[in-house]
Order: sequence, then structure tokens, then C-alpha cells
Amino acid sequence: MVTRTYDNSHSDESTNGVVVMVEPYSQKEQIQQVVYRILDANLDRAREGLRIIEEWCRFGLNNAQLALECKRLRQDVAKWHTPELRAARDTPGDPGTELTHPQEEQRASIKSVLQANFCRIEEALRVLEEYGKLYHPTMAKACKQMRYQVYTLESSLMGHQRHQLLWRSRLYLVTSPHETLLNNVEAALKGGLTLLQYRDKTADDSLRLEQARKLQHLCHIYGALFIVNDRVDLALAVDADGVHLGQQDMPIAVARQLVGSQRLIGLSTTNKEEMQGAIAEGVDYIGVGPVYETPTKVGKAATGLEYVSYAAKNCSIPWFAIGGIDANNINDVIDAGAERVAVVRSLMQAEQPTLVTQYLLSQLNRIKPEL
Ligand SMILES: Cc1ncc(COP(=O)(O)OP(=O)(O)O)c(N)n1
Ligand SMILES: Cc1nc(C(=O)O)sc1CCOP(=O)(O)O
Ligand SMILES: [Mg+2]
Repeated sequence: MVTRTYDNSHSDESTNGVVVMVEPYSQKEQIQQVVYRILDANLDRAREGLRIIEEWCRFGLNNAQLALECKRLRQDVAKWHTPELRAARDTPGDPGTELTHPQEEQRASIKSVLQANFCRIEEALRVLEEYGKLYHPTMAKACKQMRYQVYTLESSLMGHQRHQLLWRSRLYLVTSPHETLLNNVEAALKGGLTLLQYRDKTADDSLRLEQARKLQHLCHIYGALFIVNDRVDLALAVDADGVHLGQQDMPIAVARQLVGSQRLIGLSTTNKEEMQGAIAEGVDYIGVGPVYETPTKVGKAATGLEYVSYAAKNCSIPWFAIGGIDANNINDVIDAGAERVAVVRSLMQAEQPTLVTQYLLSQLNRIKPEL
């Protein structure tokens, strides 16, 4: 039973013979105490989560604007942390301090840390909104607004992360159907791959969905970007980082409306006009090719290294040379000006995808070590 003391007396043993007068809380007061404890715990939770996000914005991204946004939200939350709510705290009596989930003890990547903490903040704000209604209706309203601000922050931060990783990625693996699809991809991720596209032109949708989900999960664990070829719906269904479209696919403006500004859109280009069009339409990256004729894309004439050189001089967004590129000719493509390449067979048919990934990356990193 929750009790309280009055008459300035204390109920613990340190009272040393002083008569202790203890009066039980009324049921209403007990409930109020519980509500206060919930509010106190969740105000702490929201602030801690915001601080974790803020540290990444500040030290990881050097992004003063995002860091300031976190700080402002943290201070807004703090305003509600009144002495009466703090006074309700009873850490030793809280059974929740012992409860942890194995997933909380291990995080695979910065992305996982950020996502877990955004979830934590959003949950805490939701709890504050609901229980806040029993405390102060203005607090409930303020927490609701803050929750929406956190959603916006999450979306711009995750979009920022995606763009940063895209710019840093030099090797892009585009998959082909394979019996050991997941193993091959994981081997490449172990070799340092940071950008993957799921491409299967023939599978039925249920298999596509299943494989896309598994690949998305794998990329999440390794902190790599996951892109879906051709299909905006599939990309959204598996919460991919973006979609890759061809010149014959859905118009970029329509795709952008569907995927939003924070997800990536890539577009294949084979000539200067397509490149300029892609940049004007606001895609995030382009494919430049096919550099060499390739059985993976039968019937598409090679553009040769001239288009690669043109891209090197004129393309203002990340671009990936693609088509027939392997360990034997990658240096010719690099010499023509490529800093990034995309491959299918070189990795999907490699006996040791980890080693080939490492080799291709070592050649790409030779030119300008830090992109
Ligand atoms: C990185 C990258 N570049 C080009 C393509 C080819 O896309 P598209 O022209 O739409 O042809 P399909 O791949 O759909 O056959 C790509 N997928 N990725
Ligand atoms: C899927 C694709 N698109 C291309 C383009 O130029 O648009 S070339 C290509 C296939 C690349 O496969 P590989 O590395 O096995 O040659
Ligand atoms: Mg396509």
C-alpha cells in the first residue's frame, strides 16, 4: 500500500522513537501518484532519446541545424518536468528498471541506434500525451505536437543519412536471381558493400516481396542502403531506401510524389540528354551505361568509355558506371573518370564475393581515398 507521513513525521527507522503517524493515500491520490510516475519516467525517456539523436547530429553529421532542432525539442520536453512530477519518482520500487530486451543490448549500426531511439521518443511522447490528459490538457496537446515534430525530424535525419551514404558509396551491387542470393549478398556486405539493388525481372510478386524483405533486413543489419529496381510499390512495402527506375518506367515526378523527398530515386541514362533530364528532374543518382555490352542486359548497345568521360566532367550528382564491368576492366573505367561502379555478374557469379568486393573497392578507393 502507498502511504504518506504527515505532521512532519517520518515513517522510516531513522525516526528513533519519534511517533510516526502514517495515513494511507486515498485511492484517487494513489492513482495520481501513479500517473505522476508515468509522466516522470516518460519525460526522462523522451529527453534521453533526444539527446542520443542530438549527439549524432552534432558529432556524427556536424549538422548544427539538426542538432539545434533536437536541443529545442529536448528543452520543450524539459519544461513539463515539474518538481511535483520529479517528486513522484521511485526508482528502487520500479520493476521496469530490471527489464531489458536482448535487442537493446546490441545495435548493428548507427542507423539501428537512431531508429531505436526515434521509436523510444515517439512512444514516450505518445504515453505523455495520453496520461498527460489526466494531468494537464495543455501538456497532452504539447506532447502531441512534439511527436509530430519528431516524425519530421526523423524523416529529415534518415533522409540525410541516406544521402550521405549514397555519396560515400563507390560500389553498387545489382542482384540477379540466384540460388544463394542471400549468401552472395551477405558476403559482399562483409567485404564492405554499402549499396544494394534488388533486381529480378521474372519472379512472381510473392517471391519478390519475400526476397526484398530479407534483403532489406540484411542491409539494415550491415548499415547498407537498399534499393528496389522498377517497383515503387515494392520499395514502399518493404521500407526500402529508394527505387531505381529506367527511362521507360514511371515518370520521376510521379515516383517522387509516391516515395517522398527522403527516399532515393535512381535513373538509368545512356546519353547526355538523358543525364541532363535526370538532373533537372531531381533524381538522386544515375546509372551511366552500358559501358560494355553485357548478357545481363541483352540488346542494349554499349555507350563505351566516352559517355563515362562525359559524366566525369558534367554530372553533378552521384553516378555509377554500369554494364560489363569486372575486376579485369575496372581500371579502364576508373581511368575514364568513374569514381563509382555498379555490377551484377562480377559479384553475383563470383566464387568469393567478399574478396571481389574488397578488390573492386580497393581499386575505386585508390583514386580519391575519401569521398
Ligand atoms: C544502377 C543501375 N543502372 C541502370 C539500371 C538499369 O535500369 P533499367 O534501364 O530500368 O533496366 P532494368 O534494370 O530494369 O532491366 C539498373 N537497374 N541499375
Ligand atoms: C541492369 C543493367 N543496366 C544497365 C544499363 O546500362 O542501364 S547495364 C545492366 C547490367 C549490368 O550487368 P553486368 O554487371 O552483369 O554486366
Ligand atoms: Mg527498369
